[in-house]
Amino acid sequence: MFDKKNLKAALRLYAVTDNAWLGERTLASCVEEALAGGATFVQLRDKHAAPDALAAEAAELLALCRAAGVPFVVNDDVECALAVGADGVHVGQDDMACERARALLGPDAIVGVSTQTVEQARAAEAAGADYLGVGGVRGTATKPEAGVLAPEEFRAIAAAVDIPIVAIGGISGDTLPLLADLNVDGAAVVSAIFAADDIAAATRELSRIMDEVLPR
Ligand SMILES: Cc1ncc(COP(=O)(O)OP(=O)(O)O)c(N)n1
Ligand SMILES: Cc1nc(C(=O)O)sc1CCOP(=O)(O)O
Ligand SMILES: [Mg+2]
Repeated sequence: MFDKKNLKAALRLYAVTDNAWLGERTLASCVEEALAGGATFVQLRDKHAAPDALAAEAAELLALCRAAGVPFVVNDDVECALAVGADGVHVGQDDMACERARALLGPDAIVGVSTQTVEQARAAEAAGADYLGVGGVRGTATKPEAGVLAPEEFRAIAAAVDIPIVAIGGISGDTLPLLADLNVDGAAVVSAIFAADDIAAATRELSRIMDEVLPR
């Protein structure tokens, strides 16, 4: 299990998987490339997999992340996270409640919660969330229905809680510099990593830009 005292640093470059961009590649090879390029956190996000297939993907990615010393969480599916022994889950406002996920997974697991408002952020922290996913930074074809927050909204959420925050939505090399003014701790990225032909190089470049935007 990942040691949560290192969580804030681990959220820096958070890779969220997307099978839409696999082409001839396997999910495992794509995640291996992201890890080689410097991804510091991995979330398995597969909204279409049947439970058995999701568990198989999760077991494979967990092994890769363990070998790299990087935390691994499952999107939405707490049962899957429990079954494979993942480091935790990421749940949104329409998913299993944070309290219930925490009760099922225990105190050592990572529970991340998506929030778009100060009220939701405070509620998630009180319910035992370890970090917040806040977005979007920009609109994104990966999740067209996701809203976009103003910089003041990010800053208000950051000021309202003591847990770390990862920004999400429309983050690429071009938009990553926007994070400098948002008071967040990291960037969660889907397409700018997994849609790349060279995932390792794309991740490395995001990591390089991140070092300029949010110096360690
Ligand atoms: C790090 C991170 N932040 C936000 C989300 C979005 O979660 P949610 O609102 O539950 O939407 P889906 O991802 O389930 O479509 C996330 N996955 N990761
Ligand atoms: C999964 C998800 N959640 C979002 C939110 O705003 O809560 S945006 C998003 C998708 C982010 O994809 P990309 O990095 O390709 O823009
Ligand atoms: Mg969800």
